[in-house]
Amino acid sequence: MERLAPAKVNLGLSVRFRREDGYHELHTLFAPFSLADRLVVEPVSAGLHFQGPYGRENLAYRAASLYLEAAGQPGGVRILLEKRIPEGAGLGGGSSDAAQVLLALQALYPAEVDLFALARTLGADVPFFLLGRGAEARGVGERLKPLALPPVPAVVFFPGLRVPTPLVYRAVRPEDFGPDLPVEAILEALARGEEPPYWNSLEGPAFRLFPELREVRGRMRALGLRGVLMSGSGSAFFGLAEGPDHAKRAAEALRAWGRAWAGTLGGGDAGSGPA
Ligand SMILES: C[C@](O)(CO)[C@H](O)COP(=O)(O)OP(=O)(O)OC[C@H]1O[C@@H](n2ccc(N)nc2=O)[C@H](O)[C@@H]1O
Ligand SMILES: Nc1ncnc2c1ncn2[C@@H]1O[C@H](COP(=O)(O)OP(=O)(O)OP(=O)(O)O)[C@@H](O)[C@H]1O
Repeated sequence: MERLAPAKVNLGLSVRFRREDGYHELHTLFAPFSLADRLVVEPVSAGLHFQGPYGRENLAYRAASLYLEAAGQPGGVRILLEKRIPEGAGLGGGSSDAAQVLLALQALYPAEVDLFALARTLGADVPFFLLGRGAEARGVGERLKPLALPPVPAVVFFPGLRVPTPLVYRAVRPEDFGPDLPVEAILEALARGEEPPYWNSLEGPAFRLFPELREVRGRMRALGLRGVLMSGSGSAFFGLAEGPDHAKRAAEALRAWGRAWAGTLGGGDAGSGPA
């Protein structure tokens, strides 16, 4: 069984406050983006055979191990993971891989297993990737409300700096906290091709840690991209294009500074599922 594990971007991310458990309470809009990792998941008689980076530390491996244990070891599995989404980019690649492994194993070995509970233990972004569509999220990202997002041509740019998520959260200060995002106004602006009134509270801490990231927005805006924002904890940024051709031209120009992808965010065809 072949499956695609799409990247995500955060169409706005507001850190509301710091919780007692050290995590940060968020209000964010998740959108799938058409850049995707490729997975092959096949049943075998026994054992967990994994081919891909990070070995047993890989979130995809850990997801498989958790599911098989929760399902009572119904059989074995062979997983092949081809990475295309850069790591440490704020694009949720590892989380998406993990979600696709959970979905694939549930299809291969159906069992009374709470996938959302397993997903939450793997990472804050994993539950979203089980949904396979846009979502409004609260909590640490596990309280999800599906969202109808228009398909928007967009560019994702990765300047090549790998940012560990915990480092950015540790650098958050109270002045970075924000109110709830204006969800309706953001959706209307997206549908009209206007600049959405969103922000990312993690830009402040990420820019303090890595000042070179301050230059990225200007570069992307100069190419005519709108609504340019850092995704998650960075260092990838995304920007909205006027159409697929504009997205391709802008991505091409951005490749002078890093990696860039033209694609679609939101919509129905950027979601997860069999390839
Ligand atoms: C930046 C985002 O990608 C936005 O969608 C997520 O908030 C991060 O999701 P993730 O990478 O799945 O995060 P996890 O692997 O669960 O957490 C990594 C670390 O980030 C910090 N963390 C994460 C999420 C959150 N809401 N508050 C936090 O303070 C915690 O120190 C945690 O130990
Ligand atoms: N399948 C995987 N793909 C990518 N990274 C993985 C995977 N499994 C474990 N990791 C570890 O997680 C780190 C980054 O994870 P990921 O690709 O989710 O990026 P991210 O920037 O943390 O995304 P986000 O902040 O949006 O969750 C890697 O550096 C690696 O150590």
